[in-house]
Parts: sequence; structure tokens; C-alpha cells
Amino acid sequence: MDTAATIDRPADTALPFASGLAWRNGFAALGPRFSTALRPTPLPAPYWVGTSPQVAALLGLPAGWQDAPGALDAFTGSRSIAGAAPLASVYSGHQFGVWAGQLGDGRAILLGETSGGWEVQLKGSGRTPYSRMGDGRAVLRSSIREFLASEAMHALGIPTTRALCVTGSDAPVRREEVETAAVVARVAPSFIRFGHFEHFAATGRVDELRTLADYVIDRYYPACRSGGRFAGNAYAALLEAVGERTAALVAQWQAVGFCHGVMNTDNMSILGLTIDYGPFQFMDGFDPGHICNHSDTQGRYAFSQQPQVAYWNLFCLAQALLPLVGEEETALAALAAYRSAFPAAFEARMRAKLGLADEARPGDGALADATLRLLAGERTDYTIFWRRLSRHVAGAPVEDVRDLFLDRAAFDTWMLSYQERLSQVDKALAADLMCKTNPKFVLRNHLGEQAIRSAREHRDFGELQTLQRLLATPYDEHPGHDAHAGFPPDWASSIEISCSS
Ligand SMILES: Nc1ncnc2c1ncn2[C@@H]1O[C@H](COP(=O)(O)OP(=O)(O)OP(=O)(O)O)[C@@H](O)[C@H]1O
Ligand SMILES: [Mg+2]
Repeated sequence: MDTAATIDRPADTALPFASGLAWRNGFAALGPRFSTALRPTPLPAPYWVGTSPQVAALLGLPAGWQDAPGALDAFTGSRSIAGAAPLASVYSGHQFGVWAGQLGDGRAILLGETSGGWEVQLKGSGRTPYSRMGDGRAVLRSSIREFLASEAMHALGIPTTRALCVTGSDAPVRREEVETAAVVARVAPSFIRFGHFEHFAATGRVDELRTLADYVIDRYYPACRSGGRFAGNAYAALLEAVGERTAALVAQWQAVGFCHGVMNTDNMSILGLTIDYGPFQFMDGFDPGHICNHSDTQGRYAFSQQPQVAYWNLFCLAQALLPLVGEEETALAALAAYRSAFPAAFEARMRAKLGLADEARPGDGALADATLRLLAGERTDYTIFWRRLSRHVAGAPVEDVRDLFLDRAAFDTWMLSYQERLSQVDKALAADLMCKTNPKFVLRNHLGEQAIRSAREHRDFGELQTLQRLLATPYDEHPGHDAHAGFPPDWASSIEISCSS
């Protein structure tokens, strides 16, 4: 029931909220084959959990927007927004390597697209025709994680969907235990996923497939129409361009130690954005085999697997686009771009982390590998290592870094080779590059957990706001906040994050 589906919905008796935004709703204009028009389901007695001034500015919301009458209701989904055209879109996908068939926005409703080109989507805003067995809701804990992580990733310079706000309600939501509901207002140029293409390919609807691909190319990848390597085959060019963006994205994840946790094809953005902050984790101790998703029993989405999984997902996209691309050989040639772009992008990120501000040299890749092997040997804290190394290159004693290792001989051997390479670089440039590349603050699980506990137990959002502030400028020192940049407490390893959200 992917088209013209209906769902029981309370009458929209509330007045529309005048956000001051102008809307153009590009995706909605594709028509009912791609989505079902419907409104969010209201939640009782909403309250603000967090707002992002940066995203509000991006949208062009007026100062004090959240205090305007109706704003809280509107962003909780309890009141419509004038000019918006809310809908749930249909997509399919491969989940954990298996074809899952039709999925779709089961708990996310796209309010529309602003005239500035930003789509605004409410996640957790009630059932849709694509909810299957789900309740259409999201819980407060996972919504706080999504809100903080979206903005933290953006501040790290990593492509991501953004988050304007989180609202909560005391409405009960049943997961392993009874929790309460929340809604995240997400913002991105587009929420189209690989799974949208797979959906129409799997059902043999080539016209819809072409309409969708043309929409994505015209709106987001216009350069694909201008000839180039694929001689006017815009669909092959699109595949190549998506591969390149995905390579750049995953290289950034690997360099910062970010585990996505659910890299299903329905969680892969066609724009190369990080999307769907579920069981993600910024790693504490460096372990290439780390599995952050408690539901991922086979380790399909373990940290070190991410680059290969991205390729697997791109392969699914290529299969979906094949009726448009034409020859299989052409699709494979387009896919090859990822295979070369990923290692290049990853090496560039690692060189920056090492402070190699000069031209790349033949041994740089090996030095980066040796560094990661050193860290893996003792599961050294990833973020702290890189930050201390940066401080050392900026003049702090080497002991601060050396103290992180039990095997001092292994560290000393590595340090010798690093210093040899570093001696070829201007030290001040290296230090500067490192301090801007190796964050002091990342959203570790235990930090998120502390903010969640205060919010859940006391409706106290002070910790959330502190984290928001630190993570907005993660490369700054933020004196007085060293505890937020310290080692995780012992209880951090017992936090279990699963697909339940
Ligand atoms: N509580 C729920 N109610 C209805 N549908 C749900 C619920 N949780 C997940 N789904 C749907 O199950 C599918 C897979 O869920 P997944 O966990 O990847 O996404 P998500 O966290 O809901 O959202 P997104 O990918 O939009 O960030 C999607 O179609 C999603 O909409
Ligand atoms: Mg998802």
C-alpha cells in the first residue's frame, strides 16, 4: 500500500503555525507514487528539550521563533505549519545484508521544503502507511542522541542531516520498558536514500525510477548532465558522484572513530550525509572490530567493516539504477570511483590528523597504518590519543602521550618513525592543522547518557545544553570542561545501545 494509502488521523482543529518560512515542497511535487500526504499525529502536553540556534539561522527562522504561539505544537506535530505539505515517503532496502522489501517513512513525516531548499522532517511524529508493526514514535533517549549527534557531526565538518529541535511529551512509548515520546525536527537538503531507488527498481517501475533519478540529478547533481567521463550518461555520472560523496563521508567516519551501527541501504543518503542516528558510537578505546549496535550479533557493521559495507550498499544502488545506466560494465566503471576515492580520502584525513601539512610522501599511508596498529594493540583511547599528540606537537611534553601506553617500547619505536616524518614539516603548521583536525570533544556514549538521565529524571536540560555548546566547537579548548574530554568512566562499557529507539 505504497500509494494513496490512508490512515486514521485526528482532525486538524488547531490553527496553522505561521513560521514565517516560505515553502516550495519539491519532493511533494513528484506526486503520490512517491509518498502519501498525511499529517503528523499530535502528542499531548509537549515541552521543549533542545533547540539549535545554528539550524534556526540556516532556515531563516526569526529570532525568538520558539516562543511564538504555536511553535512548540508545530514542531511536535500537533499543529500544522502554514504552507507546508506533510508526507511520508516510500522506500525499500537491504537490512543486515538481506532484502527487506518495502519500508518507508514509518515514523518520520516530511513537513516540506523551505524556499531556501531545506527539507524539514519530524522523526517520531506518529504512524504512517509505512509503519508496519511500529508505533510511529521515537523515545526521548534516542531523540536526544540524534539531536546532539547531528549537530556534533556538523561541527566536526562531517556531512550530516541537521537537527533544529527536540520536543518531548509524557505520552508513554513501549520499548524494552515504558519510556516517553519525543520528536526530532531534522533538516537536510533531501532525505532521499539509496532505498528510494531500490524500491522502484525492485517493483519494475522504471518510469518512477527515472523520475526520481532526474529529480535528484537536477536538484542536487546538475554537473552529471554536462558530459564528462560517461559521455552524457547522467545516471552513470550520478552513481559515480554518489560513490565519491559516500567515500568522502566514510573516510571522515573512520578518521574520527565514528561507528554508524546500522548501515542498511535505507540508511544511506543519496547526498552522502550521515543519516539515522540510532545505535551509533564515537569509539572510546580504539578497536577496529568494535560493534556499537547491540542488535548486530554478527558484527556486519563493525567499525572496520564500514568502508566495505558502503561499497556493498553502493553496489545495491548500482543494481537499482541499472535500467537507467544501461550496460553493466558502465555501472561497474562508475562504482570503481568509490574504490579509488575512499583510500585517497582516508589517507588525506589521516595525514591531517598526523599534522602532515606538506605534500603526500610514499610512506604516509604506512605511517597512518602503523599508528592505528599501535592504538589497536592496547585499545588506546582514540580521541584522547590524537588530542594529546596534537598538544605535544604544539609543545606539550611527550610523556602526556607516552603515558597512554603500557608497552612503552612499542610507543617509542612508533614515535621515532613519526618524529622522523614530522621533521620534514613546519612544526607550527603541523600543530595548527592537528588542533583543527583532532577534536577535544566528541559525543561519547556516557556523555550522552548523562544528558539523557538528567532530562528523563528531572526534566533538567542543563547537561544537554553544556554538551551542545562544547560539541558546537569541538576543536576549542573550553577551559573548565576537561571532564567532558576525559576517559570514559567504568560504567560506560556497560551501556548497551541497540536498534530499539
Ligand atoms: N517505532 C517505529 N514505528 C514505525 N516505524 C518504525 C519505527 N521504528 C522504525 N521504523 C521503520 O523501520 C524502518 C527501519 O528503521 P530504522 O531504525 O532504520 O529507521 P529510523 O530510526 O526509524 O529512522 P531514520 O532512518 O528515518 O532515521 C524504517 O522504515 C522506519 O521508518
Ligand atoms: Mg532508518
